[in-house]
Amino acid sequence: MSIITFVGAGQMASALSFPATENGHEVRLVGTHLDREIIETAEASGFHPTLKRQLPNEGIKYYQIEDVELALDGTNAVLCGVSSFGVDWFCEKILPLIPDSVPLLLVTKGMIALADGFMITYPDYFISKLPDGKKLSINAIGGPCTSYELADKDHSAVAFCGTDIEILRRFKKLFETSYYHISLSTDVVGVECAVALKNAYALGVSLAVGLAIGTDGSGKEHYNSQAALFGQSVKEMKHLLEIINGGAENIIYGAGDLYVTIFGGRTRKIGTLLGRGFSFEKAMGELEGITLESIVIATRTACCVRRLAKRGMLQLSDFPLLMHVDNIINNGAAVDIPWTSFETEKY
Ligand SMILES: NC(=O)C1=CN([C@@H]2O[C@H](COP(=O)(O)OP(=O)(O)OC[C@H]3O[C@@H](n4cnc5c(N)ncnc54)[C@H](OP(=O)(O)O)[C@@H]3O)[C@@H](O)[C@H]2O)C=CC1
Ligand SMILES: O=C(CO)COP(=O)(O)O
Repeated sequence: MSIITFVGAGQMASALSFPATENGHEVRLVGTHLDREIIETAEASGFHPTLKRQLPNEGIKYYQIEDVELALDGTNAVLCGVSSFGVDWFCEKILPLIPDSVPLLLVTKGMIALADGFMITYPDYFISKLPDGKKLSINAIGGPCTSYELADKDHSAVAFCGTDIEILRRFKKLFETSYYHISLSTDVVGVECAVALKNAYALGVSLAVGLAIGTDGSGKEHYNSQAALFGQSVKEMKHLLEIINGGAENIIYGAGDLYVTIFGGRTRKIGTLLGRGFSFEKAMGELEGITLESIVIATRTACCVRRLAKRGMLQLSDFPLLMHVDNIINNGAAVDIPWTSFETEKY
């Protein structure tokens, strides 16, 4: 039996308590300062209010953030459960508390845009934030897996990535079950960027859902247009993966994650409202309180692409869908899918 301390009691970290406890491990679920109610409710009734599922009856101990050091005492591994919005908080408050011998696994998906146009993965960002002299093994989870379906034990296939394959194998042993399938990869840049990119493109594909439903909401969902945008997304993602030197096989995680996010992710909600003609501000207002990481990641990705184009490392015309998504989010553009710019000639 191992002890795994989860810091951040959001939907995804909490869903991972199912495979971990099923494997006989002790999960110490620590809420951030923003998760106070989640911890109170789950401790009292076992019900997770945002995951909307009953958490496992046995094997979980609940902690408020004041008791994080107690929760880290004697732990064998740490899971970081915050979203992109909590990354700096985690780096500042939690990283210094984790003993060097205890490996860390991030559920957080996304990346940081650097001033030179390059992207830095969250594991590398976390490493750059370690206090002087501190060494930690920082790993991450990528791939298609919605939290509530993991909690319902639907088959999910993900990738754990990090630089040390032995540590990844240890993590796999902690979490793998008959329904949670884990591939391992030391291509951190490839896995992490593939799944970060899907955030931007899932929004792009969901525009087609909203366009078909229409402004009054009476239309019927269409699939041709979604499939066309899905194909264009994969093309742009694949091209970006090449530019950042991520392995081509990572498109499997990116495209899988794109699929599940279009059908079951929160990103679909914002893309659909924008496609129906809501202004960006109105759509965000409608979805207040929902974690919408895709907005931040789409903005960062577009920012990197624009900077790389300025340096002559790519052509903006190769990323028409990403540029359109960015223009909708950040420049007030109306939805007007640039269909003809997706057409190609091969001879
Ligand atoms: N949900 C899903 O299906 C999946 C999610 N992921 C990834 O997992 C990560 C977490 O997502 P998910 O669990 O769904 O999100 P939630 O919104 O449910 O949880 C996010 C966690 O981060 C905390 N947080 C947010 N902002 C801050 C902040 N400023 N400072 C400190 N903590 C903060 C949250 O607090 P609060 O309670 O206020 O939100 C909560 O603990 C994301 O990066 C997401 O992409 C990956 C696969 C699937
Ligand atoms: O990453 C996800 C599924 O793999 C969930 O995406 P959302 O953040 O859009 O809910």
